[in-house]
Amino acid sequence: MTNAEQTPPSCGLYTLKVHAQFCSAHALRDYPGDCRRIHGHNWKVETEMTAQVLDDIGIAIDFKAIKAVTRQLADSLDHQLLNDIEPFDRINPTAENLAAWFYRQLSATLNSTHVKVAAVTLWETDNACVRYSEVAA
Ligand SMILES: Nc1nc2c(c(=O)[nH]1)N=C([C@H](O)[C@H](O)COP(=O)(O)OP(=O)(O)OP(=O)(O)O)CN2
Ligand SMILES: [Zn+2]
Repeated sequence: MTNAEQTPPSCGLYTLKVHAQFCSAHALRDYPGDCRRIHGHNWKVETEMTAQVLDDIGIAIDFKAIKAVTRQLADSLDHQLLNDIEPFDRINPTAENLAAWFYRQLSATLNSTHVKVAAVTLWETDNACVRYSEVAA
């Protein structure tokens, strides 16, 4: 029996989350304080994807697929001075701008008819994060 046959239709929403980490430095241009000087963070990124439909084995999208793309993007920033690399050589490498960059890159690769990137949360420190989405919360 397939998952679709076992599970009655519902309007339930599945939210899948994966995490990745990277270490990089940044300097906030025009910041009125010490964060305008180069300093580093151990960043953490969380990708959230939502789906209402599961496949025959009860999966919305394989966690491995979400992790692979999230890790690939995180790796591209790892051990970099963010101000040196595109697009953060033009836009300030704030947590907000990084979260939106991850969201758009992930969406371009992972979105499909039934599964979409819903939000990206980027932790700059253990105590401060930004959650970015382009859909109503
Ligand atoms: N909205 C934002 N505010 C700040 C950002 C940001 O990206 N978006 N970034 C910074 C700096 O990058 C800074 O490194 C972070 O500072 P803070 O969170 O204050 O971290 P501290 O470890 O210095 O924490 P304290 O509690 O102030 O000791 C600043 N703001
Ligand atoms: Zn910082």
